[in-house]
Amino acid sequence: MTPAIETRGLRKDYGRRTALRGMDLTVEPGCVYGLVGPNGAGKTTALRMLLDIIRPTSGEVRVLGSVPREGGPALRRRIGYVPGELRLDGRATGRALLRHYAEISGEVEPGTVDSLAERLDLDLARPVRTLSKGNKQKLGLVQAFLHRPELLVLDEPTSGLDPLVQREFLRMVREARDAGQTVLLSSHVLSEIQQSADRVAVLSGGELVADGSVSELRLTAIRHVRGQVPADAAPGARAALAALPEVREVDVAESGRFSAVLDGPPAPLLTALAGLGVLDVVIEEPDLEHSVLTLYGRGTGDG
Ligand SMILES: Nc1ncnc2c1ncn2[C@@H]1O[C@H](COP(=O)(O)OP(=O)(O)OP(=O)(O)O)[C@@H](O)[C@H]1O
Repeated sequence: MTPAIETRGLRKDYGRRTALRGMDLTVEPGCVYGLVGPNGAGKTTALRMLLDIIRPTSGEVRVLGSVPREGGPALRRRIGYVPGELRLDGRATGRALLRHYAEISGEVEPGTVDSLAERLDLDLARPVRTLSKGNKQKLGLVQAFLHRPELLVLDEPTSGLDPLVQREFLRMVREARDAGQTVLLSSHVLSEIQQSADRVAVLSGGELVADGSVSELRLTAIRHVRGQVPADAAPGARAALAALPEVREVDVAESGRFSAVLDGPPAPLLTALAGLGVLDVVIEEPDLEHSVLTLYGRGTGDG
């Protein structure tokens, strides 16, 4: 089967700065593929080359079997795209704008616009320029999903959306996959990748440093922990936490406030904290930037 996306040695230089250093990526049709990485890793650069918004410095890229530069409007119609920085302005209402997109895209089933807008809680009657950032983002999502494209390329699609809308959006992504569409989703938020992606590639400093399933990559293994033990238990907490091999960067204040990094299962830490009479504990969602740096030891593309 022809891959939905295939890149070989894809490279992009902006003057003397290299944003992407030779990316080899294969996305099979009918899956949700997550592209994760810290800010500046090169995600937006990679996605823009798929859409022929920018051209590679070197390397090869094929999207739905075609070279983006040669595919023209016919290829573009088979793709739904949400850009990272969506700029929407003007007096036109959301509905008018979507009508315009629908004319360009070709076939749109009747009722699709209204049902997508309803799912995302988007008011189509308002002029685009009066919409909040989150509502503009919703309009961008509706525009991408509208014509049920074979391939959805979504650059940080949930930025600015509230949690309920995010959840509905992730449902739309899974439905698209179930209907046979392919989705490439970039994000620096692990939880949304975890909830939707079948496979993930990690981009760091312009290079693909790993790919696999979310759990295989251990991206979710590293978490920040913070909390409070009674002040008189602080010295004991320092010793007990430092003795646990899966707990690092332990910091316990005299007040009993503590923070640490957990790289492994939480049970030994929770047992130790319970023994210290812990008053409060929060285990936070893994921080992608920290996880990538810890696991792969590379910086971001910036600097
Ligand atoms: N037009 C440009 N001119 C010069 N440098 C650029 C340009 N666009 C991006 N870069 C640089 O290329 C690198 C990769 O940027 P890119 O936007 O692709 O990263 P990203 O992973 O999408 O990050 P973010 O999540 O912050 O958008 C960064 O160092 C960025 O500063």
